[in-house]
Amino acid sequence: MQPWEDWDHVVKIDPDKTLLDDESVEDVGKTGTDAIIVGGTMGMTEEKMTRVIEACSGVSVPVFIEPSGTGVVVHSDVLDGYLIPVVINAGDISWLTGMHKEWVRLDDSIDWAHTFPEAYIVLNPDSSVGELTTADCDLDPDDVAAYAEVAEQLFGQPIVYLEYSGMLGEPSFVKTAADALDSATLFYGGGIHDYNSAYEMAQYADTIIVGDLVHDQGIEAVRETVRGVQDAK
Ligand SMILES: CC(C)=CCC/C(C)=C/CC/C(C)=C/CC/C(C)=C/COP(=O)(O)OP(=O)(O)O
Ligand SMILES: O=P(O)(O)OC[C@@H](O)CO
Ligand SMILES: [Mg+2]
Repeated sequence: MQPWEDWDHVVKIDPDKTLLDDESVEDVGKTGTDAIIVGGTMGMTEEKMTRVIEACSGVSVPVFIEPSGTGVVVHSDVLDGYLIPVVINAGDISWLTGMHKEWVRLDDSIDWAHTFPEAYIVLNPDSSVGELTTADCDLDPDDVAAYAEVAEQLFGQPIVYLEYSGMLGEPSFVKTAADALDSATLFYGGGIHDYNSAYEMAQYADTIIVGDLVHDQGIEAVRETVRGVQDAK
């Protein structure tokens, strides 16, 4: 069994953002979430990544890094593994293989046994990740389902990630993508901000990713989303 297969809820911590003043990553790990992912699109540096990963040393749930590029792949004993995005609806092929080729060329410490790809389908054109990768977000549910199936069946991806970063997506898109998958795990992320939004998306997605909320509202708000996810499961 792969680690993410029993994750219902994950918090993504952006090293370019801060937690609330009186909250720590250890507190985030105690919200009932199943794992912490460290990553973001804009303003990533090796130094910021390292700072957050080191702060995770006492965290009780698994900690994974999700690098946004070659220069920010930190190797640390604190990490349980590496989640490497491939953006299957990117406008530029470098987000599919080019950056990955460069990373493998330059990094001679890759721990392949703990390194896993995630097939991103980026659906918010105005998000940093949408702009950066010039993703084709003009998709209807059938397109999204077909991309999900291509990712799983043709490219052998173990994780398909519907990424609405910064906005709440369309539940019907999530349901159609879920129906198209056989055994790949469906991650949903974007705009989860309370019990109801978490409950709604967790009816269809296997794993709900909560990002900005932990930085903007803190751990009590995150706990509400954990409750929503748990009630939907
Ligand atoms: C080759 C290596 C090591 C990595 C691949 C790098 C790739 C393909 C990255 C493309 C997608 C990407 C930038 C993923 C980062 C994770 C992510 C989507 C974070 C969410 O970012 P946003 O929420 O859009 O950005 P901000 O919150 O930083 O504005
Ligand atoms: O920040 P939010 O909108 O919660 O999105 C979470 C995550 O999918 C971002 O990669
Ligand atoms: Mg974000």
